[in-house]
Amino acid sequence: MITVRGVDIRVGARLLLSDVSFHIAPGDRIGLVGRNGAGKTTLMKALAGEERPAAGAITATGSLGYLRRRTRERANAERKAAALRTQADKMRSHVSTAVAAKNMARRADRMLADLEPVRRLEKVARIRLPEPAPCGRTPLGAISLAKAYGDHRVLSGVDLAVDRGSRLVVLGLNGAGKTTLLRLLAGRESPDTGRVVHGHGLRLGYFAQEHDTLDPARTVRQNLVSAAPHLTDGEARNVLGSFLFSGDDADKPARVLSGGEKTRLALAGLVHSGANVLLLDEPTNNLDPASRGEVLAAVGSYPGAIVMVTHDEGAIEALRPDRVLMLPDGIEDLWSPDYLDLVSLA
Ligand SMILES: Nc1ncnc2c1ncn2[C@@H]1O[C@H](COP(=O)(O)OP(=O)(O)OP(=O)(O)O)[C@@H](O)[C@H]1O
Repeated sequence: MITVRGVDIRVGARLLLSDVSFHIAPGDRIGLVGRNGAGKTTLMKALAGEERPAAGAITATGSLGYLRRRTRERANAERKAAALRTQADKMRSHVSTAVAAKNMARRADRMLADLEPVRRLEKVARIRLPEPAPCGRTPLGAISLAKAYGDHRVLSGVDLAVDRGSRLVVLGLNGAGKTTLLRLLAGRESPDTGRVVHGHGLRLGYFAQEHDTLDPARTVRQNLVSAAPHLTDGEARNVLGSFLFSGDDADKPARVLSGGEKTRLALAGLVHSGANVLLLDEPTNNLDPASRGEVLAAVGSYPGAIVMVTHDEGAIEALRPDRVLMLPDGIEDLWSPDYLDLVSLA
C-alpha cells in the first residue's frame, strides 16, 4: 500500500511534479502516461524510495515500506561509496596519500558489502482500504462552539474547518475538553451555542474511547458488516483477518471482546465504512504492539480526513498531522514537531 500526498519533486531548480496525490492498494494496476520529460521515471523512483520529494509525503506500509527503506539506504550508501572512490582515485597517484587512498577504497567496498540485498516483495500489505465517499472541499466545520456542564465552562468560541483528506490533532491537558469537542462534532451532544457545519457529502465515522459504537450482543462479523454493509462475505473475512481476528473470533459476541479487540473491531468498521471524516478519540488505548501496528498502519494510509485526540506519539507519527488545535483555548496552528512535547501531556 502506498499513499502519495501533496508531493512536489524538484530536479535542480525546476519543479518537475507539483502537488501529486494518489493511493495504490495491493493488486491495483496503474498506467503512468505523460509526454517525454513529464516526470514518469522520476515519480517511479520516488515511489521506490530513490528520490526524495521536496514537499509532501510518500508513505508505504507492510513489505512495500520495508522495501522503500532498504532501497533508500542502498541509494545513500552507493552515493557515499562513489564519493569515497572518486576521492581515492585522486589521491592514489601521490606517494604521501596513496595509503589513505587505499583505505578509502576499502571503506567504500565494505560499505557496499554490508548492504542487505534488495529483496523482492514476498507478500502484499495486509490492510486494503477503500476510497472514502466523495465529498466537498470542507466536509466538516464548527462555528463558535461553546459547551458547559453546570457552572463548568469546558469550551467557548471554538472554530474549526476540516478539509477533505486533512489531518488535525487535538491537544490539551486532562479535562481540557477534547472528548467533549469530538462528541459535539459527532452529534453525540449538542453545543450550548455555536454550531457544527456539515459540508457536502459528509460521511462521518466516530471512534469513541468507550466503544459505544459497537453492539455488544452482535458478533464480531455482524458488527463489521453493519458498519460497512457493502462488504461481501469474503471481503469481511479479509478485513477481519487484517485486523487480527481469525477463524472463530468472527463469531464471538462483541461483549466478550477485550478492550484492545473492541478497538480493532471499531476501527475496522470505520475505515471500511466509506466515511470521509474520522473522529478518533485515543484510538491506540489498550492495544498490544501487534494491534497497535495494524491500527497505525490503517490510520497512516487512510485517505480521508482525520481529527484525532491522542497522547501516543506513535499515533501522531502515523497521522502526520497538517494542523493542531489546542484546547481549551481553541487556538489552531500548523503542525510542527515542536508540538510533540505536548502530546504526552494531552
Ligand atoms: N456529561 C458530563 N457531565 C458533567 N461534566 C462533564 C461531562 N462530560 C465531561 N465533563 C467534564 O468536562 C471536562 C472536559 O472533559 P473531556 O472528557 O472533554 O476532557 P478531555 O480533554 O477529553 O480529558 P482527558 O484528556 O482526561 O480525556 C471535564 O472536567 C469533565 O469532567
